[in-house]
Amino acid sequence: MTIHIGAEPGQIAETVLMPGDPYRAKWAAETFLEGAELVNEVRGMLGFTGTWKGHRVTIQGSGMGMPSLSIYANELIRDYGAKTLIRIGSCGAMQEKVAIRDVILAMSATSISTPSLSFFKEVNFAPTADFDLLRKAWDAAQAKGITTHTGGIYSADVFYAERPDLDEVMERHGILAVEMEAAELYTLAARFGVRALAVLTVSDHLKTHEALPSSDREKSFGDMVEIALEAAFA
Ligand SMILES: Nc1nc2c(nc(Br)n2[C@@H]2O[C@H](CO)[C@@H](O)[C@H]2O)c(=O)[nH]1
Repeated sequence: MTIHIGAEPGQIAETVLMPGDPYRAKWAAETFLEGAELVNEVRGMLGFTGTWKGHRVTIQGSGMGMPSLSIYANELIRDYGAKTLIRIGSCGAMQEKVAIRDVILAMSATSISTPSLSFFKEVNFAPTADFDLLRKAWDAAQAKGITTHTGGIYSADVFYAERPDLDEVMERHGILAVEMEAAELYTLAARFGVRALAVLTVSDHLKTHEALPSSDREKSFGDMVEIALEAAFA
């Protein structure tokens, strides 16, 4: 076990799906995995390991924000040997062409700061998804007939933003959506030589102010889990 994950050695699979919400980890494990067992409940950040079509998979909550995700991703990679980490989450759309329920595959993740900022000093690192995972996720989403956008997203530090000028700059440069975790996940994947991808469903829209009804959230979240699993094992 580590400081923040109570799993025993070997209880975490090499492939890890990371929703922000631990209760979504529970739902996804119960819905998609065979033989799912609870392997972490430290601080209520639930993690489960089971199999999907014979492949071992762990679904571990990351919490909200890059500092939280950074703790779990570091320990999953460094202490448990995770090799593929796929964030399955939701985001706020920043472009008119992106609609509620669409899926976004984050090719890159821009940020103002990340937990790695002090590490890089003057280097302006470009956090980027693993191309093979991205390509396979795209294929899986197309096969499901889901409207999918691939491009840059913005990983923010705050949900209640006070900088509308930032949104304008991001939108002007084609940023598709905002969330709060992917940039650090991609940075850690590059640092430790593992694969990472963020598959996001659009649950709110910063331009139209629409929001995904809670009744629809489960269906769209399920599509994301399937896209992530197919990308990981295709
Ligand atoms: N900053 C930000 N985060 C968002 C937004 N919409 C969503 Br869903 N999120 C994500 O949802 C959580 C906040 O509700 C965070 O973990 C973010 O990744 C948004 O409009 N802004």
